[in-house]
Amino acid sequence: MSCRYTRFLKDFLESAEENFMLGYRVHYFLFTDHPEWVPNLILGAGRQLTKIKCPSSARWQEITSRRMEMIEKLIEERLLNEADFIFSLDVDTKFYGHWGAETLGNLIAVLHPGYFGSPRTAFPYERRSKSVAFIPPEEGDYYYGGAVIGGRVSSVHKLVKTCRQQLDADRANQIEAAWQEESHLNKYFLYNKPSKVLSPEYLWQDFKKKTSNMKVIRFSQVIKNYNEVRPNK
Ligand SMILES: CC(=O)N[C@H]1[C@@H](OP(=O)(O)OP(=O)(O)OC[C@H]2O[C@@H](n3ccc(=O)[nH]c3=O)[C@H](O)[C@@H]2O)O[C@H](CO)[C@H](O)[C@@H]1O
Ligand SMILES: [Mn+2]
Repeated sequence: MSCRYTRFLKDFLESAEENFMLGYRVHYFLFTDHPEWVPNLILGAGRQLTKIKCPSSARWQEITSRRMEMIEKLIEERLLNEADFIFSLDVDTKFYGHWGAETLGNLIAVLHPGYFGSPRTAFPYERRSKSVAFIPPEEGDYYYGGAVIGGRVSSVHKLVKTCRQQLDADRANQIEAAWQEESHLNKYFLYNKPSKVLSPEYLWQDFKKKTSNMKVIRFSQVIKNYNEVRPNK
């Protein structure tokens, strides 16, 4: 997370403390270029937070993409021995409802709230064959959101490592996929099917009106002014 995204942290953490994995041991790892800006919160019993300093970047595309290698490293250095499950979550978000053990599984994806119910031809997959994230028009199951990735630590390790390698290959070829790491994630899920697909209850967007088939919104992207929070267009 870059400095101007720290404004989202307080609501994210406070709402996670009320809704996310209550009754389990939870260790938050926060990647930030400004650890000193992370608010001090008192966490519930069995819950802890570790800040990890990461480099700043002048491009938001780079900041969001680099999460794959940061998670890869974190898993290799610590989590393989420390944790059973991991979730990677966007920080510009808020929990509004219960998120518990029903979300656990080997490999977890979530339907992107903007594209569920849309035909495959409308999915914003990478369509240029020069990118490793390329998906041909007749392929693809769903369009998954990049804001939530989860599962068993070893399965997520395989995912983030593969996506990091794909991002490196694209970088060497001077191509950036349409939706950065989200495009590579969608490519990964084409060949490595998630064992559980969460509904958009688990990844909504505050600006979207709740649709009648949505019983409860549990986690949602808050409204943000892109020009204000991102370092570039
Ligand atoms: C609903 C959903 O799945 N949204 C995806 C989407 O839009 P979003 O508009 O949600 O992207 P975003 O701006 O939230 O960026 C993703 C994350 O990267 C970090 N960040 C990003 C920019 C920046 O200047 N500083 C910073 O710290 C931050 O942790 C943020 O939560 O596209 C992104 C990739 O393009 C990610 O795949 C998001 O998960
Ligand atoms: Mn986001």
